Amino acid sequence: MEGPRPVVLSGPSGAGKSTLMKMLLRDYDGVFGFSVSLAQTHDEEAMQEDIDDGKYIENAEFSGNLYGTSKSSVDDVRAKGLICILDVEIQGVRNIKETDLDPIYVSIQPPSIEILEKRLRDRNTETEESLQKRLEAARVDMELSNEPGVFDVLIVNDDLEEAYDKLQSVLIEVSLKRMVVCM
Ligand SMILES: Nc1ncnc2c1ncn2[C@@H]1O[C@H](COP(=O)(O)OP(=O)(O)OP(=O)(O)O)[C@@H](O)[C@H]1O
Repeated sequence: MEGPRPVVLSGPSGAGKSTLMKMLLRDYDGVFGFSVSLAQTHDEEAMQEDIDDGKYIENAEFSGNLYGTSKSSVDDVRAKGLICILDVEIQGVRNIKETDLDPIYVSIQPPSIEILEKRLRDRNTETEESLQKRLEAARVDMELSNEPGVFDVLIVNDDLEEAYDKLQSVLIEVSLKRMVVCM
């Protein structure tokens, strides 16, 4: 597949992925395309068939719903010459490693579980139950993400501007490598 190398952005819920992606969209026009891992609750049977046929680069079940990123959604972004950013769960990261997508793997991590909890509470989007589920998933994510070889880059989102600077540096490096290959 021609086009820029995709970027996988992962990390626990509340680590700051959406915030950082919004900053990228604000500052870079026509550089990035986003491929989100979608829940297909309306037609799970059809989705499962497509997964079995290998039409998804990653899929996962979370809270009883099937989530997945189709190959075609990434190819569409790539064909436009955009760097495709995939926002996926840690399980999805493992699935992508089994494919030939060859993205750069970036993990966004909170400074600590306590700070993550505070951010999720302040965000006001969770019930106590969903908050506890997210914190439990975050503990697993934080442990797995620190294993060697899982991610190319791990960014601790303590100070937002500093985390954003690091993310930009990584993405610029990816784009520059692409330019060298093109020359
Ligand atoms: N560095 C930071 N310092 C303080 N607050 C932050 C920082 N980064 C993000 N936040 C806040 O933390 C909350 C969670 O961030 P965000 O929604 O971007 O996380 P997320 O990883 O996209 O979560 P989800 O996977 O659930 O969508 C938001 O309210 C955001 O404003």
